[in-house]
Formats: sequence, C-alpha cells, structure tokens
Amino acid sequence: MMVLHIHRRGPRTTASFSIMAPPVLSTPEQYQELLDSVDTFLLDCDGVLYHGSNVVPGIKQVLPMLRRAGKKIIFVTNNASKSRRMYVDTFRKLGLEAQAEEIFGSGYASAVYLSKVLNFPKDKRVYVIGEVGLEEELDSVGIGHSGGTDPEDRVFMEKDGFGDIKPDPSIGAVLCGFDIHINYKKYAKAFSYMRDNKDCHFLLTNQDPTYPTSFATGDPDQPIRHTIFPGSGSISYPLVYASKRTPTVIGKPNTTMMDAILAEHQFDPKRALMVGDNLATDIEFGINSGVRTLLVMGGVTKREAIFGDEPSKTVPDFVMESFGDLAVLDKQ
Ligand SMILES: O=C(O)[C@H](O)[C@H](O)COP(=O)(O)O
Ligand SMILES: [Mg+2]
Repeated sequence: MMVLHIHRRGPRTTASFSIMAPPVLSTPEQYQELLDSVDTFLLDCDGVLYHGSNVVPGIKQVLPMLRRAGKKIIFVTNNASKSRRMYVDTFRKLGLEAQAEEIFGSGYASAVYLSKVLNFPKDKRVYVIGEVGLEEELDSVGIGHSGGTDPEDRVFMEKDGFGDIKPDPSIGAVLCGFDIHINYKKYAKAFSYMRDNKDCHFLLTNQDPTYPTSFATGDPDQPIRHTIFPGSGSISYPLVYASKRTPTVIGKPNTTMMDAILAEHQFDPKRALMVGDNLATDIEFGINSGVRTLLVMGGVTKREAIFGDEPSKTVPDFVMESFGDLAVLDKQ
C-alpha cells in the first residue's frame, strides 16, 4: 500500500510516497481472524508447502485442519516438471493429501492454453524443453510433442552435429519449462524451429528466475540446507535472447493460470487468499487476480524485500513466517 506524504515548506509544497509495510501475523488470534475471513486458499507449493522433499513444519497439520473447517484448497504451482497426476503421488509420498482436480501446475495450464486458447492444430506438434510431467499434460489434451525426455535430444552435441538438426514443419510451437536435462542440442533445435517458421508459437510455462529447494548436507551442524538454484525463467532465457522473440508466459503472475482454475472451480475472490513465497510470481498473481495475498518467508523472497530500506512496490496484504504456523490453531 502506498502512502502519500505532502510536505509544505513556506510557499513550496512537495509530495512523496512511501510504501506502508504490511501487517505481520504472528499470534493465534491473528491467524484465527485470517482463517475466518477466507473460504478459498490458493496455495503455492515450492517454498510454501515444502522445500524439495522436506515438508515445511506444521503443513501436515494445517492442510487437514483447513479441510475440516470446510475451506477449499487449490494448489497453484509454477513448477511444470510434474503433471497433476504426478503431483498427487508426490504429495502422498510427502504425507500430504491432494486430489488431481485441486492441483494447477503451469504445465497443465500450458496444455489447456494450447488446446483451448490457441486451438492448436491436431496435425501439429510441440517441441518441448521440459520434463516428463509437461509431456504428460500435453498427452492429456491430445497434443503431440517431440524433444522433452526423448533420449535423442538428451545428449551433448558435437561441432559436426549441426547437420543433424533438420527442419520439421510439423512443429507448430516451442514450449519451454523447467528442464534439469537442458543442453545445447535442445536449444539449437528449439531455436531452429522458430528461426525457420515465424508462425511457430513460443510459450514459457513460467519465468521464475530461481527454484527454491533443499538437500541433505551431511553436516551435523546444518543437516538440511534450504537455498535456490536457477529456475525455469533462467533455463528459457538463452532461447529468448537468441531468438529475439517475446514468449507467451503461462504461469504466475499471469492470470492465464487463474483462467484455467476458474474453468474448473468457482469461488468468491473477496474470500480467497493467495499464499506464496515469491513476491514477483505468487503475490503479483494474487493482485492481478483480485484476491488477497499472504507472503511467507523461507522461500524465494527475503524479508528485506518488504521491510528493507528499498521495499518492493509489490506489497502483500499479510506476511507470516511460515504457513505451517497456522498449526497452533489445530485442535485435533
Ligand atoms: O523454476 C521453477 O519452475 C520455479 O521456481 C518453481 O517451480 C516454482 O514453483 P512454485 O513455487 O510456483 O510451486
Ligand atoms: Mg513458490
């Protein structure tokens, strides 16, 4: 929230703006007041529910508690490496419950966008930079694809390999998401399809510069390290830079994700809350979608982005240390 300051010095009047810091919720009373004002929780995943395979403390109690209270839960993740089906399995392995219909990943939203918005031709295919989850979502809407997990593309290219990159008129779109097996050959193939066909669509599942995760360190003093690594946005950037094309970005903060959600779920935006760890994706997504926002710490956005000397102009409605802290309300 911006605050206007009027300064009168003699005949001169000047104005300045300051950014009002959002309330930090930290007591059970504040948590309960928030809970009573929300019917639908839009929950980001990486950095809110878990870091890699480490579930955030308290989350295993909070999700069932919200369901028992009759709250609607919708998971909204920019992570395109898993399909909805795979996320249900991942959640189960992490001890979290979720139905496929509750999960909206940028991979699913990209498949819906290609199918329903672009009416992608059935005789065309998508060249994928991404993992099996993204391919599975394209399969679910009947869209053919190449690249992705194809072993032929998961190789290091040699200097004399350029001749192997053949034109492919069946490619009608390049779709780039998180791809831990990225390599020059994939970049070269994706680039060539856009170079040779100006009508080839260029889509990004999301543009997150970084990916919040955690891993065991083997160090007894710090057994688990939470940190960030290059994300989808950084993986796609070489293609954006080389092609000079402006891609269509599907994931948060773009409301394309909300379009996919509203096609399957109805809820009152005034009683909905977007919970995220990233100001630039989750909180902006909530603002763009007309729902209130809660930023949690411990993921991508650090405290100084909100309370530092030069706070971001993107201001959440509320801040909490962790969404798992709501577990203090659990009466079970
Ligand atoms: O690099 C990425 O794709 C993103 O950092 C990551 O997947 C974000 O996932 P989210 O926090 O939206 O669940
Ligand atoms: Mg996140």
